[in-house]
Amino acid sequence: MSTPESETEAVPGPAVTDTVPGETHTGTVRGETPTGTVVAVNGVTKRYGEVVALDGVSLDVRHGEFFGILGPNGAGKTTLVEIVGGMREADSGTVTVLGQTPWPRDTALLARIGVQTQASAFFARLTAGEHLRTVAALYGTDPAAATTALERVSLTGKENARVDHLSGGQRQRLAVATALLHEPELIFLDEPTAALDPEARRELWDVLRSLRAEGRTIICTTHYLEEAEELCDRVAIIADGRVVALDTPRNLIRSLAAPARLLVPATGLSAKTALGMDGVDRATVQGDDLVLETTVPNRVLTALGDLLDIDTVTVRTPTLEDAYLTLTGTGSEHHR
Ligand SMILES: Nc1ncnc2c1ncn2[C@@H]1O[C@H](COP(=O)(O)OP(=O)(O)OP(=O)(O)O)[C@@H](O)[C@H]1O
Repeated sequence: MSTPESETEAVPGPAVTDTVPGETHTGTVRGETPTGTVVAVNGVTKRYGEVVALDGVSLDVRHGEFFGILGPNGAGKTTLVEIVGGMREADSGTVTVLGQTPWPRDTALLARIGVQTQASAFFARLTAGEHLRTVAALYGTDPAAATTALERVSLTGKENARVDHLSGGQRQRLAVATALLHEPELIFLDEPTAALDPEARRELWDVLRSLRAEGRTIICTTHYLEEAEELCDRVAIIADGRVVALDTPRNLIRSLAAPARLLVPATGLSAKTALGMDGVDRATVQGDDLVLETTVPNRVLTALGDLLDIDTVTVRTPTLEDAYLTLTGTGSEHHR
C-alpha cells in the first residue's frame, strides 16, 4: 500500500473527516450537561469583513438528537457548523461542545466528533478499504473498523475498489463511513446526500437513521426539505445569519397553519362552484387542474365526493418545504 503522503490527492466531490487523530471512544456521551445538551451555542456572531455571516445565533442540540440546519445559500449554515466543529473562531458569543470549548482546537475533543464536509479530500489512489484503514490508523482505531464502517454504509462490495473509481454516491457514502469510523459521539454532516439520485438518497437515509438509533447525536445541513422532514428531530432554519425558526418539523408545519391543496381535474369542476363549497378558501386553475386551498380538507373531500369521482382528486398536505419557504421568504408563490 502506498503511503498517504505520496499518494494523497484531492478528489472533487464529497469529503472526509476533518477531525484529528487521538483516542477512540464508543457511544457513551461524556461531558454532557445534566440536561442532556451536547451542543450549546449562545449569541454567536461572525463577520467576514463587511459580511455578517452569523448575527447572534443561539441554539442547543440534545443528546441523541438528529438536528437539521436549513437555510438558503449564504445563510450562514457552514459558518455555524465550522464554529461548532472547532474549525473556525467566532467573533463573539459562546459555544460548548460535549462540555468543552471547541476553539482553540482541542485534539481530545476532536477525537470525539466526526465531520463530513464538502471540501476535504480522500486518499484517492487507495482502495476504499485502504483509505478507511489509513484513517483508522490515524485515530488509533482497530483496522477492523474499516470493514464495519463499509458495511454500515452498504459499501462492502467496494472495499477493494479505488476511491477515484467510485461513483459520486458511493464516494458520498464513503465520506460518511470516514466520519463515523472512530465511533464519534457527535457527527457533523454537511449536505450528505447532495447530488445523489433518489434511490441512493434513500439508501443513505437508512444509514443515517441507523446512526441515530445507535444514540449518536447528529447535526446535518441539507437543502432537501423532504430529507429534513424524514430524518430530523428538530430543525433550525437560518436566514441572513439569524435563527428564524427552531422546532420539530411537525410543529413548524402546524404553526404556519398552511392550507392543504386539493387538485381536481379542471374539466370536472368550475372555480365558481368550488368557491361556493363550504371550507374552500381559494380556487385557481393551474394547467389541467383546479387547485382548491382549504384548512379542512376532509370536509371538502366529502363534499367533492358528491360532485365527481373522488379518485381523480389529489391531496397535497402542507410540508416542511411550505414552512421553510414562508419563514425564509424565499418563495411564497412556490406551490401556488
Ligand atoms: N471565508 C469567507 N470569507 C468571506 N466571506 C465568507 C467566507 N465564508 C462565507 N462567507 C460569506 O458568509 C456568508 C455565509 O456563508 P456560509 O457559507 O456560512 O453560508 P451557507 O448557509 O453555508 O451557504 P450555502 O448553502 O451556499 O453553502 C455568505 O455571505 C458568504 O458569502
